[in-house]
Amino acid sequence: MSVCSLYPALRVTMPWSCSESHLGSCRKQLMFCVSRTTARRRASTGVSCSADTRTVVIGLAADSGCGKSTFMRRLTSALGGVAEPPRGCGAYSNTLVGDATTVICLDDYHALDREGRKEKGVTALDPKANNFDLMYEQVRALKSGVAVEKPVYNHVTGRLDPPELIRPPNILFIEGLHPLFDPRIRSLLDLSIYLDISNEVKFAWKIQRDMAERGESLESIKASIKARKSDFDMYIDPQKQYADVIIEVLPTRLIPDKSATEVLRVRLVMREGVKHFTPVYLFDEGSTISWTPCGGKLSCSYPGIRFFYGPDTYFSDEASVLEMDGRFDRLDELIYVESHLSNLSTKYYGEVTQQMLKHADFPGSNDGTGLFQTIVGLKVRQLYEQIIAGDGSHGLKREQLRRCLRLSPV
Ligand SMILES: Nc1ncnc2c1ncn2[C@@H]1O[C@H](COP(=O)(O)OP(=O)(O)OP(=O)(O)O)[C@@H](O)[C@H]1O
Ligand SMILES: O=C(CO)[C@H](O)[C@H](O)COP(=O)(O)O
Repeated sequence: MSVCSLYPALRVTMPWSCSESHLGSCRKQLMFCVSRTTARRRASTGVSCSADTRTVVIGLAADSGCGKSTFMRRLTSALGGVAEPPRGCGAYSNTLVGDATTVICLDDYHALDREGRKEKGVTALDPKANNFDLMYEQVRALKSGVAVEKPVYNHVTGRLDPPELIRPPNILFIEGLHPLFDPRIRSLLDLSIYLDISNEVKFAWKIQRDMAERGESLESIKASIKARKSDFDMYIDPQKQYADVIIEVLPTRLIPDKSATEVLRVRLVMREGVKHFTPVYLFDEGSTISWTPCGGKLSCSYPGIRFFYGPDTYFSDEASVLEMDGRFDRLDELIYVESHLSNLSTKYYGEVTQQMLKHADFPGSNDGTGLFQTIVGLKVRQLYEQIIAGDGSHGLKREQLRRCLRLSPV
């Protein structure tokens, strides 16, 4: 039984009873419940505190090895702060906790461990291998301001470790294979993002990581891609139809060799009419523009850089597309491109360039993947600020609750 079920008003669902090994985190959870309940009690005694705060929830979907972790590092940085695993959790936590953000990896909701999947002959991409009921319950609890005991999937052992305590952050990212799969979970998302990496690029990135960095053979990489392909097509790829923002990564069109993947063509697809998300545009909103910025202000070696902007449709919905093909020679010159883009949600002139320079060592920093991930990070910050500002009671309750929790620290 969950310790928080002692406090039904808080409605926390926990998957495990408190065994000896979970005692520490269960105790922390109990203290959290008590302090929240104290906060509620204070509400009736003059200090107005309430447990019904809300967390903004963002979903990021992509296949494995498609740059989700890299994207998350850029996002948490744009939102201010370095992300670390939660304190007190096991050595193999997949969670990143920043000042305002928490990123949870949905691999933690694998219902079948590595052995179990092998026995049943299913991949981790198959919905049968994942616990969507628990995923939904816990994301819903976090969104309504309640801490949860989340399972932890250990990628080293292939088994589930003891759960870890996750407190509701200002912004919760749920990243992984299936954040947009279950309609109940989709309904909790304030923004949904899909990273759509073409087969050629995915293959090149997998080789780069698994062969060069992890010593796997080319044959085993090919076999693993092949084994996952039909489940990817059936369960992962269709989720993009539900995304508000899609980053497509394709081979360049600037080089005649169609298999070239060292230069990328990246498209930022932004659905129209998404609440708190205004699409970025180049020069003139709604126009169709092709721009080759290479000249006195932007150094471009072969094959150069080409931008495109214009209206489009995505799964029959109206969308705007900003595209960059090619790569930057000098990142500091990105300011020239930034000055021609509008609706960037920056707080000061040059913020995109500054963010890109700050993480120049991240993969994709010299092309559209890094540029568009950075822009999406700034848009997420603005979305969060608009939600808080637009819902006065939301901001007020959160601040009140913070004060309450300070009065009775967890
Ligand atoms: N924008 C990029 N440009 C070039 N290479 C990239 C880019 N993003 C990621 N990669 C490559 O892809 C590999 C996988 O990236 P990352 O670990 O971020 O993906 P992931 O989706 O989190 O993977 P997994 O789900 O398997 O943990 C990296 O090691 C890197 O080599
Ligand atoms: O797709 C994946 C992650 O996105 C992994 O394959 C899945 O989580 C299973 O992990 P492991 O291979 O470590 O057992």
